[in-house]
Amino acid sequence: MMRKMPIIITGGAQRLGLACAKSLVTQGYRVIITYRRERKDIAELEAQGITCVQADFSSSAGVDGFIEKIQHQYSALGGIIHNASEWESEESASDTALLMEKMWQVHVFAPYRINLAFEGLLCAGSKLDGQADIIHMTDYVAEKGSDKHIAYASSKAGLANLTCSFAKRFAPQIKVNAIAPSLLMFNSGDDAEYRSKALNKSLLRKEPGEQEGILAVQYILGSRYMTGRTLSLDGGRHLV
Ligand SMILES: NC(=O)C1=CN([C@@H]2O[C@H](COP(=O)(O)OP(=O)(O)OC[C@H]3O[C@@H](n4cnc5c(N)ncnc54)[C@H](OP(=O)(O)O)[C@@H]3O)[C@@H](O)[C@H]2O)C=CC1
Ligand SMILES: Nc1nc2c(c(=O)[nH]1)N=C([C@H](O)[C@@H](O)CO)CN2
Repeated sequence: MMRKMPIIITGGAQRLGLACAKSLVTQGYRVIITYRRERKDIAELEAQGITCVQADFSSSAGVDGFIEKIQHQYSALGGIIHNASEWESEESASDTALLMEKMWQVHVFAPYRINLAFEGLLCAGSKLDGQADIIHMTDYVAEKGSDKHIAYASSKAGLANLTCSFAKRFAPQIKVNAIAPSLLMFNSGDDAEYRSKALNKSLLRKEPGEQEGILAVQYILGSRYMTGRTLSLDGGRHLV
């Protein structure tokens, strides 16, 4: 059954979040994205029917400001996809204490505060649409760790754990699930050596692109009976 209540995608102005937003709008969903830095194509996204809300989750005030904006404008939500994320390594950080804080702020504190704040809006959406969804975009390394992205991996593990807790707290009105990709799409600065090494980490040795993430989101939104679970999009990496 098509969801009539709006679905929020955080960090939805580029890459996976944007691809999901465009796909859901094309399917007839009402979509709200958050974006952090100003972009020239925001007007174009609005013209395509995507509601764009500026939000920076790097501070508690930024998270609270976003919550207030949404609570003021909407009386019900069909879902929220916590996609906003920074992928930073210890090597790139001048201060690893600040890095850990930053990773936990965007990947755990923000989803935690937003989920608690939007419970009523999501329950109202569930009454109108028959169900509502929270999806956490985690990462393969939440389970396996990462020697180069320690703080990032730990915060994604925290987000993965929120999936279990909120699934228990919000059932049966709201489903809460996670999607854990390993490699979906490279970044423009990834050189040939890095790309080759990353591709060889999985059995299928491919860069699947945003479509793999879109399919996972579609499955979860269409499911009537999955909650507290994680869809792993990792090309068989766990068997290498
Ligand atoms: N790409 C991949 O191969 C993989 C992705 N994932 C996960 O999938 C999701 C999507 O990945 P991808 O599309 O590459 O993500 P990106 O790295 O492109 O980041 C998505 C967006 O998050 C926003 N963001 C970052 N920090 C904040 C913040 N503090 N407040 C508000 N917005 C913020 C960024 O905004 P701005 O541009 O303004 O800085 C950016 O546009 C992420 O959660 C990622 O961890 C997991 C494994 C593999
Ligand atoms: N927020 C982000 N998280 C992650 C990204 C990214 O670009 N942004 N990329 C990865 C890599 O694909 C990695 O999984 C393999 O190179 C992980 N997380």
